[in-house]
Amino acid sequence: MAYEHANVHESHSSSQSTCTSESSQQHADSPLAHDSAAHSSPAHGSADRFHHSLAQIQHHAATMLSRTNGADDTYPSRARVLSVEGSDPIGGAGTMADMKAFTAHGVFGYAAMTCVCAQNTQGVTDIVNMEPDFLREQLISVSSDGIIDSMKIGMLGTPEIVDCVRDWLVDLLHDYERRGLPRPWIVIDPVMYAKSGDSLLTPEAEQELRSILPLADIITPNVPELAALAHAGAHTAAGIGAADTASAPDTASTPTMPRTWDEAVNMACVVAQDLGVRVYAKAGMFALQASENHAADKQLANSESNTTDACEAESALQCNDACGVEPAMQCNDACGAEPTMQCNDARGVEPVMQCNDVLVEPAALCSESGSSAQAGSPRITTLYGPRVETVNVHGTGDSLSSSLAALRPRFLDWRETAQAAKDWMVGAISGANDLHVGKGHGPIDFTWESAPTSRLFTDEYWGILSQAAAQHRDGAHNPTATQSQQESASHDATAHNATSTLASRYPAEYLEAYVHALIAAASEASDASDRAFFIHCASNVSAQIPAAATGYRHCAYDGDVTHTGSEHDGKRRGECSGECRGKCSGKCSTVSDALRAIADQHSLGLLAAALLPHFWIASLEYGPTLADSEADELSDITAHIAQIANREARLASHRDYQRMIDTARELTRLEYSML
Ligand SMILES: Nc1ncnc2c1ncn2[C@@H]1O[C@H](COP(=O)(O)OP(=O)(O)O)[C@@H](O)[C@H]1O
Ligand SMILES: Cc1ncc(COP(=O)(O)OP(=O)(O)O)c(N)n1
Repeated sequence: MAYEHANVHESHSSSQSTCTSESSQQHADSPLAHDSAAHSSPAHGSADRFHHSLAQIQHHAATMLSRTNGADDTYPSRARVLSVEGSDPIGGAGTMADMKAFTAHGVFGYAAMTCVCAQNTQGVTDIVNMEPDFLREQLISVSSDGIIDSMKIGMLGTPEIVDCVRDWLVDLLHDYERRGLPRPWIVIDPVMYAKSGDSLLTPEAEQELRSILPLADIITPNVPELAALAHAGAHTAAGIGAADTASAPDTASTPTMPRTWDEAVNMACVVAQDLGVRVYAKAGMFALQASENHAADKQLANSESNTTDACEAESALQCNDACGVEPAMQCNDACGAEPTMQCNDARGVEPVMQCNDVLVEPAALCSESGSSAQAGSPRITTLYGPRVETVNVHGTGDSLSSSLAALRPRFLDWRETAQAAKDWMVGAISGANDLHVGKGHGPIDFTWESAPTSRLFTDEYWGILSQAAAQHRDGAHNPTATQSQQESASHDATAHNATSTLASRYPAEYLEAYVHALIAAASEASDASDRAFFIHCASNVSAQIPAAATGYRHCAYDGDVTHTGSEHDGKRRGECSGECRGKCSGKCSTVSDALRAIADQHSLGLLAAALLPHFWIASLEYGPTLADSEADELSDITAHIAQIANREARLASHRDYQRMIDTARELTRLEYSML
């Protein structure tokens, strides 16, 4: 549960804090203040250490209760969250990503668009920025009508657009304060570059962007953006661009990319202290480099080229993709001559397995800072998450920032929110490879957690089944097939005449396991006709058990030369005098165990997926040898279970659908291994 993130660890940076208690008091008095003042609980004693303290819970509840629309006092069923973003017609980033993430998190989404982009998974080809007046009109349309509980601000593009959004935001915060409304939570993604390497912010707008960032509760730079912010901060502090933020940036020097994740975290501390905002630093660039290096390594292994060639051939593109700025430098810094090793180095311990982000909170914004914080130091929380082996990460940054905005109302503080958003991202990125959208860096699966799949279960299963059937036939007729396969196949061909019954094909113990699974399916079914159907099947299979108990001998089928089961005591094939009749061999026990484990999960979908292979395979493989009535009954049962599996799959989340497919695949493999 999100309230107990055992993996949220904290440490404190040795960097000097720039936030004094005086400045935080000024923040607290202003509607432009951060959420430490506007959202956190009132001061209380040592119980502060427990960030789930009653005071915090009460404060949160009071805040949420005051978020009514003014027309009545009813608590809104969903938080209302605004996205200020540009578009992405391929649907993976920008406004489209935000809306999908909002819906996935169960909040109501508003959207004002800063620009319209011609982009896809391969890059950005054109951008039409909104006229600032028209953008303001959009923002006013939303904010004059609906309450905004939380917001995410993303691509701003030009200095004029930055100014427009900042001015509207300042007005909104004053207006909310005047009306006694709680300050909305504000997440700003300082979007500068797309993964394709395309720039999404004009150079002049980079300095201007800094003027809006202090209004945020949290900002979410990726590694190149962090480098740019740290660089610009250093130059602003030195006087460059400080007097006139719209003046041309210092082009003589360019941001230095961090070579390691630790360097990136240090940059995040500098930026957090400098701007006085929380920084959620995203590590995706290092993960993408590892995935691209992995893909390049695989390509290399296939082509048997030498490593130098591979690095040279792929590096410019990879590093452009991953970082955006100064590709040649980045390639040297981030990838180096031995990319995989370099990325290992960059990620620290077991880096390739993990893709951890960090949340850096300036001391003044840590509500319980008196407890464990070193005075003045920012608090660093590692947000753990596994690295997903994929290059399909278009829109990950957008989705992370919109998730933070959407999830914040549901959690008590930013640390919990950040870990929840991170956890959700891992699921969404894990589903990315299955989407098959676009030719470049594909988007993530926003609906991984809840939305049903749009595929027909039997379509995908038929592919699995026909492949297994073909492999089985190849194995049986292949001269290189194992001796046991051939013996098994030849026995099969001679031992069963046309019109034999199914009972002699299966051990009694195995049929018992199917009876158990069919009864379990009956008890999971909510539909009376499904219940009756499964009970009918169970009694049908059960009726075959006595015949199976005397007719089936597994030593003739499972291909083992020497049986070690107690009923054989090490006898060799041919020496068996029937001790094993009706008993399960190793493979059959695996099927029985699998069925029992699935029955224990109480899911009709999984049970249907587990039952289907047995009946469908029996129909395919034995149907022609059975009496017509038995063959007809078998295909009726198969069709009925297939219908139920399709219906359950339609209702299942993508994750549950995948579990059904995995279950059916495994049972198919096991069933064929027994034939
Ligand atoms: N391959 C990956 N495996 C796991 N998490 C990833 C991977 N790539 C990106 N992420 C996560 O996605 C989120 C967005 O990060 P990132 O891709 O760096 O942002 P951006 O899209 O702005 O460059 C972060 O939480 C990051 O850890
Ligand atoms: C309209 C728009 N806004 C932001 C981005 C950047 O998206 P991000 O999540 O950082 O991921 P990539 O697109 O870079 O993969 C964008 N592309 N478009």
